Amino acid sequence: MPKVLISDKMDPRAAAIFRERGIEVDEITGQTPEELKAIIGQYDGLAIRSSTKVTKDILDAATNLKVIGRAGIGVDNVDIPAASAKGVIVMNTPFGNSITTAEHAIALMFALARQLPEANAQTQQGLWPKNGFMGVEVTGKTLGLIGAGNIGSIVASRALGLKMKVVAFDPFLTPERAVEMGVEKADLDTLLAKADFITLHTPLTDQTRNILSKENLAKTKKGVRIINCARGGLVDEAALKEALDSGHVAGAALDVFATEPAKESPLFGTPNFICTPHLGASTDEAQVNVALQVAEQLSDYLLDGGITNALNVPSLSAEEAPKLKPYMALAEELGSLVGQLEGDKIQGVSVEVEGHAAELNQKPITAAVLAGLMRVYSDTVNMVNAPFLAKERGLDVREVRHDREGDYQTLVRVTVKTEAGDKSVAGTLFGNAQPRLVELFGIKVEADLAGHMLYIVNQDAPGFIGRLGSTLGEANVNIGTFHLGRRNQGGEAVLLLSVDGAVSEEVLADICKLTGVKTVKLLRFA
Ligand SMILES: NC(=O)C1=CN([C@@H]2O[C@H](COP(=O)(O)OP(=O)(O)OC[C@H]3O[C@@H](n4cnc5c(N)ncnc54)[C@H](O)[C@@H]3O)[C@@H](O)[C@H]2O)C=CC1
Ligand SMILES: O=C(O)C(=O)COP(=O)(O)O
Repeated sequence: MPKVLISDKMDPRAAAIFRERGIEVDEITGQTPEELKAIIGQYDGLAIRSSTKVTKDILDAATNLKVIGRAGIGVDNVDIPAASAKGVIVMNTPFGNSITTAEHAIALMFALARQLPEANAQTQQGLWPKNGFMGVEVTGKTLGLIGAGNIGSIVASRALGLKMKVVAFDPFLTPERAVEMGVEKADLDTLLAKADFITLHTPLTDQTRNILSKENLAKTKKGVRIINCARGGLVDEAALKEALDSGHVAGAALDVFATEPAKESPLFGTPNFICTPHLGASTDEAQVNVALQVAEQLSDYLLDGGITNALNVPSLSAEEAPKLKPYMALAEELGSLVGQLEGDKIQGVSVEVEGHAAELNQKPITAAVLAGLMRVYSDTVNMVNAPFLAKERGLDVREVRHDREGDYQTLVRVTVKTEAGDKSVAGTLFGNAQPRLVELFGIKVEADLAGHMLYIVNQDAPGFIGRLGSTLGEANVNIGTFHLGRRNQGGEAVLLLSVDGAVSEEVLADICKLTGVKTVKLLRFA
């Protein structure tokens, strides 16, 4: 039974779903990295929010981990390259908390416009400060939207409803989408110059880090109000403090900080500064949404191989997964076969599908070929990290989908490019389920690839099979199945024999000495 750890505070419905679906679940929150490291090895899945930091160090200790599910959007607390290298899938729930976070940005905008937190505090102190809080209207004002993705576009629609004008800066926003959203697409400088309020909704990347730097803050309109409900690090906090102190920025509201938890900050206590402790996603509705989604996604993957909202592998729906499963087994066997036969000589790989296979999502098939192929180098390769490892090794990977009718109802062909030319193997599914090799380096040969197998290339000649049988018999090697193919009579022949165990180097050397033998190799399949 798979086992999942929930390591951040999550709606109890997440644990309930895991249990309902037959997954063992532990909920242990607030652990130090050392504590998490000590127990993570027991788990197949990890469900987190933003508090758990999944570093390379944690991943190195996560010897059974297959999938990380982020109940939320931002995954900057997960070392995704390290997870990918270890073959661990990283998923998020990209929409579950977007409305809630957009509403928090709007709430902070109003809180800034009317100085609500300070007015509330002073009123409750008995000061009745009726003349101390002159606010501004948002109607007719310009909202500068930095980042017009899921949350940004919800903020825009709410702001338009409030009769604001919205100017958006997002390099990936198309003019058509801007029209559809009812916003004016602008470059950053134009936005900075025009906006009365600026709200940030981008991930933290090398391009967005410090996007509101000291220099850019200086380009804003005097009296601008700034809201950040996206990620700490988008705004230069020291420069913001100066701009608030000088009065250039009339107010700022941060839900997120460069260092979290933010227990101290030069901004604390600054007039017209408001903050919340990363509450953007904290509503009942959003937390139920993300908890349900993350639990279903992790369960689908751990139980059926379905992949939804993964950030480091192509998606694979729970409906597709069972159809693709036998193909992925076939693809992995073909990859393993060429990997074991050609190994280091491989410079590129082409994966072709035809017949029924051409109707399926090809990415997982290609990933499975690469997993089989790369397993020659490491036991820990799987279809998640195989494409990364293949890239690291500089393998040129191509995918081809044929519409043509072939000899088989369904076929997967793997061709590897080597200095000696292209070499190709192909396989089909019998009864839509059973992988079967049908072609090996241009020779038609039908074989199940399983267990220990002997691969022999020889010159087709009478008596060879008898001599081979005697050599193996004398060495007490039992033959399970025997598959033979040849280019033409008297030409090159290929033999694939399944044997009941490993064959010693001495026996392989004896086979090599038989007349006509060109190549002998012991292969191992799952
Ligand atoms: N405070 C909180 O509790 C929460 C914060 N968030 C954060 O909100 C942010 C936005 O989330 P979504 O809208 O769902 O993401 P999204 O991926 O839908 O949108 C992000 C947008 O940023 C744009 N972008 C990327 N690089 C940019 C650049 N250099 N300049 C301008 N725009 C750029 C992208 O094109 C995209 O349209 C994320 O960082 C997420 O982690 C999300 C949920 C809750
Ligand atoms: O979804 C996100 O990106 C968030 O920042 C929400 O964070 P949280 O799950 O509330 O710790």
